[in-house]
Amino acid sequence: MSEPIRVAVLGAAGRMGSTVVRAVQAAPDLELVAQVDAGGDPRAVADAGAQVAVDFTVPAVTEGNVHALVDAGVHAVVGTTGWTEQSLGRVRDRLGGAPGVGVVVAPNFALGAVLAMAFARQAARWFESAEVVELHHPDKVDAPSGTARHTAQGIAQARAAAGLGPMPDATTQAADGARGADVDGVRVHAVRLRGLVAHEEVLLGNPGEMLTIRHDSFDRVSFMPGVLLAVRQVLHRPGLTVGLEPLLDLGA
Ligand SMILES: NC(=O)C1=CN([C@@H]2O[C@H](COP(=O)(O)OP(=O)(O)OC[C@H]3O[C@@H](n4cnc5c(N)ncnc54)[C@H](OP(=O)(O)O)[C@@H]3O)[C@@H](O)[C@H]2O)C=CC1
Ligand SMILES: O=C(O)C1=N[C@H](C(=O)O)C[C@H](O)C1
Repeated sequence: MSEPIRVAVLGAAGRMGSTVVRAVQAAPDLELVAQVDAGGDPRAVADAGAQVAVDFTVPAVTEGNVHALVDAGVHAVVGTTGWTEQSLGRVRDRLGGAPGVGVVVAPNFALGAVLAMAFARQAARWFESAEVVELHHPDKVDAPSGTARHTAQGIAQARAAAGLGPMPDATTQAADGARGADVDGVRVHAVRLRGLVAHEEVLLGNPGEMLTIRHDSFDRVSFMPGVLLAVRQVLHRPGLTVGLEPLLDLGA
């Protein structure tokens, strides 16, 4: 058997980070060599000889972490949310100076969630209306979720490619937030409720019918197959990959 892949985890004490630590420790082809949390020294990642670092921290620090990893020649698998076209562009630029280094940034590593997004994108051009409802635990700091943003962007791109215009909506009077957030013309609604983990519904409507695409993560173990897949593949994917779709052969 070949040498195990040396893996570090950033945000190791968090809800996701601690789950990733256990998943890496349980995988025979991976070796956990460093764990860093808030207040820890990120240089520990390179010092420990990590080949891949997994980042599940907080939106405010993740971009800086990725730049430091790229500069150190460490591949990165990033699940933290809060990425924008601008911050992704800065990572692309940084990678220009680090040939061979790979970064995978994915808003959701649950295979079912990635498939749900792909199905929503596929269905979008056939419906007049589409809205996204995401439902999460109340300890989540960002809204709408990265997954919901990615879903809405996919729907918007599919609608634009099909030549569809704005969705029907006669609302002229609404209380603040009543119609949710506008993500590229798609309305996104965020629910925060104790007991939930991570859930999403895509509602697609036509006269006389509605298609609902729903995904539920009941436990954070649901994200682990996607995280481990990315850890194994990022070594062979130089440059920036956004979303898990290309790793699952589902297109961009
Ligand atoms: N892509 C995906 O599939 C998924 C993505 N997520 C995303 O992952 C992120 C983390 O979620 P979750 O685990 O629930 O959040 P948590 O708050 O439980 O975990 C974040 C951890 O990062 C730590 N941290 C803060 N700053 C740093 C730093 N500079 N260096 C290292 N660690 C740091 C925090 O420490 P402290 O608490 O002491 O500040 C905390 O332990 C969120 O953005 C969430 O949306 C979540 C689930 C799945
Ligand atoms: O914070 C979470 O919990 C999650 N965050 C990600 C997101 O914002 O989309 C992924 C998943 O929904 C869980």
